[in-house]
Amino acid sequence: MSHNLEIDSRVKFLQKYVKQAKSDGLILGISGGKDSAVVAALAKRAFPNNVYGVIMPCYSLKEDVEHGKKLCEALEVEYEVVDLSKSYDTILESVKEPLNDQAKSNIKPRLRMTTLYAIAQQKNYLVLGTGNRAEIVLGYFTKYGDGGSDVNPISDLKVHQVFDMARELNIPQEIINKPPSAGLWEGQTDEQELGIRYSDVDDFLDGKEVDPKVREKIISKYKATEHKRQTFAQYKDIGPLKF
Ligand SMILES: Nc1ncnc2c1ncn2[C@@H]1O[C@H](COP(=O)(O)OP(=O)(O)OC[C@H]2O[C@@H]([n+]3cccc(C(=O)O)c3)[C@H](O)[C@@H]2O)[C@@H](O)[C@H]1O
Ligand SMILES: Nc1ncnc2c1ncn2[C@@H]1O[C@H](COP(=O)(O)OP(=O)(O)OP(=O)(O)O)[C@@H](O)[C@H]1O
Ligand SMILES: [Mg+2]
Repeated sequence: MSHNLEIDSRVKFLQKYVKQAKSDGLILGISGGKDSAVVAALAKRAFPNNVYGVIMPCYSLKEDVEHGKKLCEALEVEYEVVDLSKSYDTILESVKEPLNDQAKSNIKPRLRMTTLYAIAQQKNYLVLGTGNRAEIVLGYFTKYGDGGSDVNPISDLKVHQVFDMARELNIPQEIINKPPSAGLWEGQTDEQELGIRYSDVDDFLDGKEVDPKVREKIISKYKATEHKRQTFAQYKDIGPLKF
């Protein structure tokens, strides 16, 4: 493997950013997926005693919760489990308007964001974002849900680079083996919902040739989601997309 993933400078970036913010550490949602696993491992290197993981099932797969626990135990990251199913139900019951499936499912990441910011403020920690470059370019995240964070050390990484980093950081194999999923409904996978393969997005971002229809799809999602890319601290500013 000959990739320079700049692990040490990402760790330093987090240390510097937290210090500048006069904060005491970092908190993140642990989903049992690869992005939060990699970010947790970087945060643990940056702050061995001041990283807090929150596993927040909301009618989620038991397996994902188990993977989240396994990750925190392997990394020796302190964590708690906050079940958001009741809060989710309360919102659905309290809103007069019947909500469509998309509206319902986006409540889950927003409840996670609310929970993280509450604990973060109590602890004087900053909230970590976990979006990778492909997700950010496609706008494949919930606005003010998982998109709401203070500092993100992997926003410049393409999906294959996140997988490389996961291997480099010894993330448990069962987490690496799972197809990327937002986990908002049973059987959801990113590639299926998007109708685009991450390998094509990575190729596109590398300036390689991709099927013209796929290219159009990527550009169209990028344009339609411009509003979601609010500023957050980034290791490298990914700048405007050139095409
Ligand atoms: N032009 C515009 N200017 C300003 N604001 C605009 C807008 N168009 C929509 N909006 C606002 O944005 C809202 C729609 O955006 P949003 O609420 O994000 O909702 P939306 O983009 O419809 O859904 C989020 C997508 O991200 C996926 N996701 C979510 C969470 C995690 C992950 C993951 O990978 O783990 C993926 C999820 O599966 C879904 O496909 C609208 O309801 C409206 O309020
Ligand atoms: N059940 C959950 N508990 C806690 N945090 C969650 C949960 N589901 C999602 N999140 C948070 O939302 C982020 C966005 O989800 P996303 O699916 O993009 O990342 P991932 O699950 O870490 O990796 P992958 O893309 O491979 O599934 C996660 O990284 C995590 O911080
Ligand atoms: Mg996931």
